[in-house]
Amino acid sequence: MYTTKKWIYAKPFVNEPTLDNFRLVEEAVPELADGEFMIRAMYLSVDPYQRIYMLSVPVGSTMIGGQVGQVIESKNSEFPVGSYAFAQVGWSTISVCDPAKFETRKPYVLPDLHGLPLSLGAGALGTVGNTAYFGLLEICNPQPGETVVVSGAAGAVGSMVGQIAKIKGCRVIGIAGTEDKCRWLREIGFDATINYRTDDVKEALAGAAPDGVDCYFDNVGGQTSAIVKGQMRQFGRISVCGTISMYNSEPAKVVDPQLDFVWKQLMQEGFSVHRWTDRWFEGVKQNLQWILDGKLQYRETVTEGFENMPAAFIDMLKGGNIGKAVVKV
Ligand SMILES: NC(=O)C1=CN([C@@H]2O[C@H](COP(=O)(O)OP(=O)(O)OC[C@H]3O[C@@H](n4cnc5c(N)ncnc54)[C@H](OP(=O)(O)O)[C@@H]3O)[C@@H](O)[C@H]2O)C=CC1
Ligand SMILES: C/C=C/C(C)=O
Repeated sequence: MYTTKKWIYAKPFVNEPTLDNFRLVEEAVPELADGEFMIRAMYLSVDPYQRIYMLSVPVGSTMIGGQVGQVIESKNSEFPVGSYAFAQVGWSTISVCDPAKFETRKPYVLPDLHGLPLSLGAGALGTVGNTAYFGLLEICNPQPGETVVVSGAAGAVGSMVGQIAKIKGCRVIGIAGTEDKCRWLREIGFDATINYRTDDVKEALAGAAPDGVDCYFDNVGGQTSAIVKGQMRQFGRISVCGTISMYNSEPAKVVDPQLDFVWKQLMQEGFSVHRWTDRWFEGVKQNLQWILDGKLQYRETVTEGFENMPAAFIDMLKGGNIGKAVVKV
């Protein structure tokens, strides 16, 4: 009989999460039924969506989230004991997973990562990488020579979006919240960066993209995004991935340049990466190949210790991470 540790959503989030929103519990892991497998967490993902999705989950539930772990017992031949899997089983050290219960976010055995760290299965070679791959290529359809702007650029998704746009021959401008982050983005090939906390975004963007923006990959929403949308070119495309500037507070009152949507014939589309569940491994394989070819760099901010999950989550929401925020058990 195994015992698991779990982080419980103990108190509803109001504004920025704090440690007292969470409670750590220990409990026995139930026996497996047919079709189920048991997974021991190795790397857990802390993600912005957890902040907003938990609002629709009852207090007292286990915190939601994905993890890479090892299968330690199995009554499902697709998940053999000893294999490494990704599963959306929440903030828990040992979990029972029934794949039949998932419509999207289905668990899967990780493909061969060619010696790269397993943690990438919770980031660049998983949901994050696919969000960048499909969200940029399918919605913005960036063309060589075009100008692409990405907000939240030094984060998990944003840093991959900018590099994929470079692979596609675009000029890339990243918007991020610290000088350190901006410096790193330039090191990995971004053509220009804007620090939204210290720069005048409107002026800086006009300087960096004097002819306007063809594609905008929006991770943040709010005022920054209203400014970028005001500087789009004819037939510009906007991929709305997330609105993190609003997750911890009331949305800022901003005015979208609606007239531009008509006159410049702009296209804006929101998406969930799970739209491409059927093409999941196409994205993983391509991102893996780009990493192996040295065309795509990944970075992780790793917090050690399951007991530090809430702190890692809170820190990520405040911008403490560069690249993907993960917790190593
Ligand atoms: N549509 C989809 O299917 C998916 C959407 N997403 C979305 O993608 C976005 C990025 O997620 P992910 O890459 O995992 O997270 P990140 O790794 O980018 O981490 C979050 C980052 O958000 C930035 N941030 C925090 N508060 C603000 C703010 N008020 N204004 C601007 N930036 C802020 C911080 O960077 P900084 O220092 O620059 O402020 C922080 O590092 C999120 O909006 C998320 O919800 C993610 C996965 C799937
Ligand atoms: C599937 C993830 C969605 C967001 C908004 O992060």
